[in-house]
Amino acid sequence: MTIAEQPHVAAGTTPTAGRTAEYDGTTAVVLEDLALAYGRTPVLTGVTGTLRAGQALALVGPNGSGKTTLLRALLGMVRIVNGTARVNGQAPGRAPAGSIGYVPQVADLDPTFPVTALDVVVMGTVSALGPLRRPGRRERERSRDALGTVGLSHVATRRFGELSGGQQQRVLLARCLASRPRLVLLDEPFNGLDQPNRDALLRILSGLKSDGVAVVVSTHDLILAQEVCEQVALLAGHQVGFGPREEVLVPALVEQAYGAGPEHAARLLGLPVAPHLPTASPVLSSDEAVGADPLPVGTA
Ligand SMILES: Nc1ncnc2c1ncn2[C@@H]1O[C@H](COP(=O)(O)OP(=O)(O)OP(=O)(O)O)[C@@H](O)[C@H]1O
Repeated sequence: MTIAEQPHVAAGTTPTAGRTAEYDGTTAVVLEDLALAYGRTPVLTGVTGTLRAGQALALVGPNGSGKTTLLRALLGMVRIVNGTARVNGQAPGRAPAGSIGYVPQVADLDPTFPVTALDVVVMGTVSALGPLRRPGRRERERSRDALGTVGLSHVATRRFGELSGGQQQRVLLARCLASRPRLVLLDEPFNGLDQPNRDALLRILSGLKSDGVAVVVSTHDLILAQEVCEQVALLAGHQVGFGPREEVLVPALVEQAYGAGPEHAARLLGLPVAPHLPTASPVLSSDEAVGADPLPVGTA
């Protein structure tokens, strides 16, 4: 399904048919009627929208809706079968090394590997160095800065595997920040985080945005999405909405994307759910009441 065929597309998402925006240095991601496939099977269609530098985009939708697929497509790891994508002004996969940071949903590092937190972060500087060059003082300096950004300077010399799960995730985020990317892609970064780590991550994301970094976050948490992201892409194998959060995270579109009823949609959005009123009993006249059969005991 293309965006034009969808009945409910948030305002501000009208595709600019046939036209690819010129890169002006302030636009991190531009998608136009994008369709993605694994092999021959399209799994996500009709995605059109823009993310500007210094803003965050939430990818939300039910399981299997295409959030991770879209993130991976921005890295050039998934086949584009229709439409176009520009990432920092380039086709996906063509961006200069280190200009895009990615933290996958499942840690790609064996925690039993005997390396310190700082060593892990330094790994993030390697791709931008080019072949045959090894990280030096400048890279270690940047890596210490990145650890500071995620509030973990004090664990620099601790073994990565000994850190808590939330700390490990923040170290992996620091690894992604060490190359000073202009676009950061995070797959379900809030999963399994306790409140302090969650708050810390929210602060880190705000700081990145203030520094002009663009952020794309996939999340199941629509309340968090509203808190941290100016833009939202609501997916369900196709685009249900893409635009400002207040236009996309609305009950009608959430119901549509999740195939949910109004109560479920309200809960997902953190809106008050109308209390269930007991079904009104028919009002009987006193004559009818007298003649009525008594309900058996225990009958609801
Ligand atoms: N490597 C793959 N090969 C074939 N199909 C895949 C592959 N990875 C994902 N898919 C399919 O693509 C669709 C979208 O998957 P994706 O992982 O992008 O969804 P998601 O929204 O991130 O889901 P979740 O919320 O469960 O993480 C699903 O139907 C999934 O089965």
